[in-house]
Amino acid sequence: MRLADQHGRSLSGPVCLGRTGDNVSGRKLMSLPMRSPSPEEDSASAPSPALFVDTVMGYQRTAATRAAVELGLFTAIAAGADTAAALATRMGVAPRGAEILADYLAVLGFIRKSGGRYSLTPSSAAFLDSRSPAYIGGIVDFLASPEMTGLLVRDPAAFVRNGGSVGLANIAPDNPVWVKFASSMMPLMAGTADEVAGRVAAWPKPPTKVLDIAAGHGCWGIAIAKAVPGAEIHAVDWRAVLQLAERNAQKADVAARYHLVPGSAFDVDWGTGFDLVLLPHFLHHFDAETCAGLLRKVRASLAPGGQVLAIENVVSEDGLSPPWPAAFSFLMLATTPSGEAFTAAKYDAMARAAGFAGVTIDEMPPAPHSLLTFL
Ligand SMILES: Nc1ncnc2c1ncn2[C@@H]1O[C@H](CSCC[C@H]([NH3+])C(=O)O)[C@@H](O)[C@H]1O
Repeated sequence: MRLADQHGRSLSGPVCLGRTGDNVSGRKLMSLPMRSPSPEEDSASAPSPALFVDTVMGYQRTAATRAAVELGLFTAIAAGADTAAALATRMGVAPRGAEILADYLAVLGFIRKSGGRYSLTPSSAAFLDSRSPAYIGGIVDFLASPEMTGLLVRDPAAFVRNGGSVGLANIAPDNPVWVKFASSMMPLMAGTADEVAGRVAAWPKPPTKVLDIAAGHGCWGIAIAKAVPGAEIHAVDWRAVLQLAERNAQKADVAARYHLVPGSAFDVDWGTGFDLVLLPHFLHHFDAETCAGLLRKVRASLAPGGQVLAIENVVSEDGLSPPWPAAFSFLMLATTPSGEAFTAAKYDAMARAAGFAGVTIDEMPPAPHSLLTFL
């Protein structure tokens, strides 16, 4: 058996994992990996510990990216602070902290370092410089929050053993974590929301009464309010979350047509006569039977000819692709009692159980989520 590093090269060199001088089955040295092997590199003839070690330490990446965003490191580099000393001054941190963080981010590929000077990669310039219109750095406030990391990392065997979160976790009523979601995650959705709103505005008869279930930041309904003059949006979510959606509606100048329906989607009376009901990123928090029950309620509140659209991570039958939706089920396992990224067949079955004729699914590249149209 040949041992290889993360590039598939035979191992040699002075960096050791385990006791120096270990000689188990001829194993002497195992290089410390900084990159996972690709599936092609990870062949049976060259086993490597790289993927495991790298993944066990995934929390280190979470920490570095969160620190970098919180301290404005990417924005500082974009603004010309391109040495460790300049970064330290600009961010107001210890020079040692700035240098070690920046170097690690260079190792991870977020920035480049040459001749002691740092620069942004094209992706970091587009998405992590807070002055960029495509800035998404703020998503760390939700995705890397203590609430989310705690649910995942505190006792992972417990939620696996349990087949779902221990307790209601993220679906607990009025869970404040959703305020963090609403205040930070909109940039990841805005592009697809505009795309969907454009399609809806082009319908022969665009909707005038729209229900946005689990509106969060509100960007899906707000995009429709902007694209369809005269459309009235009714947004359902927890009261504290809706305050943020309302503020976003004010910023978008559509607040007069934006109505709040605070409470649980399962209990609240949201009225009837909707030309369009939106369910963006909501169904995956619950089991199929609960989703079917909610869809029955949705169907009963439609105006004649009313449409239902959902945005969802749809996973292949074998549960393995595309990568983001497939990984998403594990997030739901940790953070909800029974949610998952469903397959197209499961969405179709829950639609039929609710009285629809089925569902069509359109991918929305480059976004990882799909548009579901209930028939
Ligand atoms: N029972 C519930 N009733 C209404 N909203 C809920 C309920 N449970 C969770 N939520 C909300 O569901 C949302 C899930 S995140 C999705 C938000 C938004 N639609 C988007 O696509 O980005 C959060 O805003 C939660 O506050």
